[in-house]
Amino acid sequence: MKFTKYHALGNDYLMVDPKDVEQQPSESEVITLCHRHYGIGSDGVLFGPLPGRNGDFSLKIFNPDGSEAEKSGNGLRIFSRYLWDRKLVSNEPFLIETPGGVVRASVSSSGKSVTVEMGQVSFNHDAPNCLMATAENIQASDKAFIGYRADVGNPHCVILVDELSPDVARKYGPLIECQPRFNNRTNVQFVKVLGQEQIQIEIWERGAGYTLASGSSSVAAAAVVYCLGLCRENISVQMPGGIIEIALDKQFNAVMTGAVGKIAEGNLCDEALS
Ligand SMILES: N[C@@H](CCC[C@H](N)C(=O)O)C(=O)O
Repeated sequence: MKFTKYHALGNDYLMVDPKDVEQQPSESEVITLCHRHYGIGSDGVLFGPLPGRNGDFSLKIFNPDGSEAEKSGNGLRIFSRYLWDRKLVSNEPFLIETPGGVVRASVSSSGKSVTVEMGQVSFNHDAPNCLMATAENIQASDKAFIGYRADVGNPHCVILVDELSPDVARKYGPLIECQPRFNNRTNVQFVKVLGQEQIQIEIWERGAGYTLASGSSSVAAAAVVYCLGLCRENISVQMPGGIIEIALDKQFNAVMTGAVGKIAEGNLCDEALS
């Protein structure tokens, strides 16, 4: 199976193009592709470009556990870069349709930077247009947290902390991801506010685990701290993999800008999939 591998601040994805395969990768093929020992290794698979009904292009996003995600910020930037590399887009903005909504993207800096209008953040996974973040008590093993739901097209639970470390995300992220209060599991962000325009986050992604960066997580975390009045509307989100810039308006429409890099092109042998 032909693939192209990219990363967005260390959040790596395999692009599989419908023109190169007979059908969409199955759940077990996605699991193998993403496996870091038995496959190529990645934080997810992007399947596109597919014909768009409401956008110029349509994209499907899969997590390493084989589940389908509604949206991915880094995935959208990587997909935009892939379209740019294939000369399917220029520096003009274009539309991408995902199950989590239609976004407008534009590529700059010779493909190395992509801006995506991610749409409006809602603070309730089940009610679009909920523009008030609500605190929820979340118990995870020995620890009591206060979390805020944010829907960026995909679901997030944003937790404010004073002390941040990868271990916090690795230990408590999986326990929160699968709590029954979240209908379709959730992505989890642990957030430290560094200043009025700067936050630091550690991420536990639904279906992927600990990742070095996440675009939709950056949007969710920025929207919550802005809504709570802890930060202004332009926020730099620091993650282990690097920085994403988020700009919000008063209705919580979010614009995300960040880097993308190309890693490799190749073929996964049929033997690996058998
Ligand atoms: N890495 C992504 C998020 C990918 C999807 C996520 N794991 C989910 O299941 O919602 C990003 O950059 O947003």
